[in-house]
Amino acid sequence: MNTLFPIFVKIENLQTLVVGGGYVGLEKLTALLSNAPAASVTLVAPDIRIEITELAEQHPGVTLITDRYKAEYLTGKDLVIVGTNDKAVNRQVQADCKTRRILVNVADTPDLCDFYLSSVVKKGDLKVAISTNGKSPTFAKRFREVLEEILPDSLQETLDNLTAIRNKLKGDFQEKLERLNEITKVLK
Ligand SMILES: C[C@@]1(CC(=O)O)c2cc3[nH]c(cc4nc(cc5[nH]c(cc(n2)[C@H]1CCC(=O)O)[C@@](C)(CC(=O)O)[C@@H]5CCC(=O)O)C(CC(=O)O)=C4CCC(=O)O)c(CCC(=O)O)c3CC(=O)O
Ligand SMILES: NC(=O)C1=CN([C@@H]2O[C@H](COP(=O)(O)OP(=O)(O)OC[C@H]3O[C@@H](n4cnc5c(N)ncnc54)[C@H](O)[C@@H]3O)[C@@H](O)[C@H]2O)C=CC1
Repeated sequence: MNTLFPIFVKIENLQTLVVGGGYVGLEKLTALLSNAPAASVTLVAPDIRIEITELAEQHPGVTLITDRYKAEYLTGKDLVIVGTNDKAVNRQVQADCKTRRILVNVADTPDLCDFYLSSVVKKGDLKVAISTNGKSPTFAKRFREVLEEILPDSLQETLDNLTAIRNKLKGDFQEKLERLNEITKVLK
């Protein structure tokens, strides 16, 4: 059974820590910033890839710390993503997060994750998050590509029109609901 509960997090409202500055650190930082360029993200690692340094230069919310992980870096953090090449370090970060009730993702160990990152389809304001329950991230990526291909660019116009109608509709909640369901019947 897939018991993952999907939520859309306002990541700009949180303090995020990424531990590890290799390919995985870069992938996860890119995922965060492509959704929320202004997100506050601290990344700590003794070796930090040049692409990460370049990303940090373009994103004032990103702070880089060239150091080995220490528990003190968890202070004030809400969300942690760890992807070092040292399993013992990953395990330690996870344990430290659990003690502090901080949500943690250990990129290469699904069993240690409180949450997974998803493949993300974006068309204007529409965002579709895809997960395979950890079974095949590559399938998630491919399915994202399929959805990106089939969703029309005109979708944003549809959303804008529906917002305008939604804001204009008078009446109580039930009446608005019925009217919006009626108008959007064609989408079924
Ligand atoms: C559980 C999860 C935890 C998490 O990372 O959050 C996880 C775990 C692991 N990934 C691994 C490998 C790869 N991951 C990708 C890609 C992505 N991985 C992502 C998410 C997730 N990956 C979470 C589950 C998501 C779900 O529920 O479906 C995506 C969707 C989002 C993102 O990372 O931002 C992003 C696609 C973004 C996009 O393009 O849309 C590719 C392909 C590629 O990069 O092209 C490969 C190589 C091919 C392969 O192995 O499949 C390994 C083996 C590591 C090893 O062998 O050492 C593990 C560990 C394990 O499974 O044990
Ligand atoms: N979930 C995923 O999407 C994937 C996970 N992986 C796994 O993730 C791990 C990391 O992979 P890469 O990023 O490619 O490795 P990498 O070798 O490119 O980078 C490792 C990073 O960990 C940092 N690091 C090492 N010790 C540290 C410490 N004590 N504190 C803080 N940072 C520390 C290094 O400085 C470096 O920045 C590997 O074990 C790999 O098997 C690999 C591919 C995909």
